[in-house]
Amino acid sequence: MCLTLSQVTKCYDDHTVLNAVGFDVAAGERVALLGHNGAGKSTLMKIILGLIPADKGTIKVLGTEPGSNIAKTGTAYLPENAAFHPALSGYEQLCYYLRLRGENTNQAMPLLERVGLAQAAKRRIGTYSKGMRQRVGLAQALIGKPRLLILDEPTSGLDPVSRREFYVILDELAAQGTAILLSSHALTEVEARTDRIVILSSGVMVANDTLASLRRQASLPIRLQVSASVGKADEVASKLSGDRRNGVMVDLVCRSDEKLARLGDISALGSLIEDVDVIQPSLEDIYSHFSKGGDA
Ligand SMILES: Nc1ncnc2c1ncn2[C@@H]1O[C@H](COP(=O)(O)OP(=O)(O)OP(=O)(O)O)[C@@H](O)[C@H]1O
Repeated sequence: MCLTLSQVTKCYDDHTVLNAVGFDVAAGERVALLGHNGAGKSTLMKIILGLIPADKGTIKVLGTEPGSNIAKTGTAYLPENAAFHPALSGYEQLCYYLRLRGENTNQAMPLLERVGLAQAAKRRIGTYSKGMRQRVGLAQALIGKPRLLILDEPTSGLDPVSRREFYVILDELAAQGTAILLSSHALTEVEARTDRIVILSSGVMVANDTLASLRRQASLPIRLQVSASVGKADEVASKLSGDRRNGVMVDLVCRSDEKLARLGDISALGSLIEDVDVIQPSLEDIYSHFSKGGDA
């Protein structure tokens, strides 16, 4: 395991902001840390990075204590709004970080190429877009080939193309064995791009599993969206006991284990039906279920 947390608890004055939180991140695994504002995500990251101590619990980063030399050398962190010197070029900024880490500056261009900034390497960072600045941050985080990458809302403020490109780089890193823990409020993007989801709610871990498994545990209703043939929506709605949504659409809601039987009912209506779509609960539905106290 690259990261192991057990019973991690942190209080500020008499306020418990993390309460017995425990989960692991294995090599090559991409774990999303979700939670409302103030849920404790950044506090947990600061503890993992060794910036603040936990009050209770065990934290192992690359098998050692947070803040140890092994942990610091093998872990990289990208804060939400990484700040860089606007007068420096991307290349100069990266050379500066490489020198700070005691690394050879000849790695600067390969790292900038890795994050797609080779063309803009000699331009001042002050002229970069937000997406480009995030890439500088990612290049900085990749110095020394980290085994654990901690990313605090890394894609906030990025456009959809930049987000997708950012995740492609993360996928490559994970494929090479880097463990990734990233916090996000963008549920739909982590839905497709992470292996496991941890949800914090007021400092308590309320879920820790794959999306498929959380979906099963939540057993939220599935929606079947039926398109009726022209002029047949009322008849279809009545025969299926569904809700007519407009001139042609009829909505049915059922449990997961009823889905096949309901699809059979729909198909039995033959030419009355044009089409049917099965709408699974989204990560937002699942997130909301667990955040409101559904069983983890
Ligand atoms: N230094 C501090 N002193 C007192 N309370 C703090 C301190 N740092 C954080 N908190 C409190 O701890 C709780 C968790 O904060 P944290 O920043 O970890 O949440 P978060 O999940 O990262 O939120 P966001 O999504 O808004 O970034 C909040 O109630 C916050 O006010």
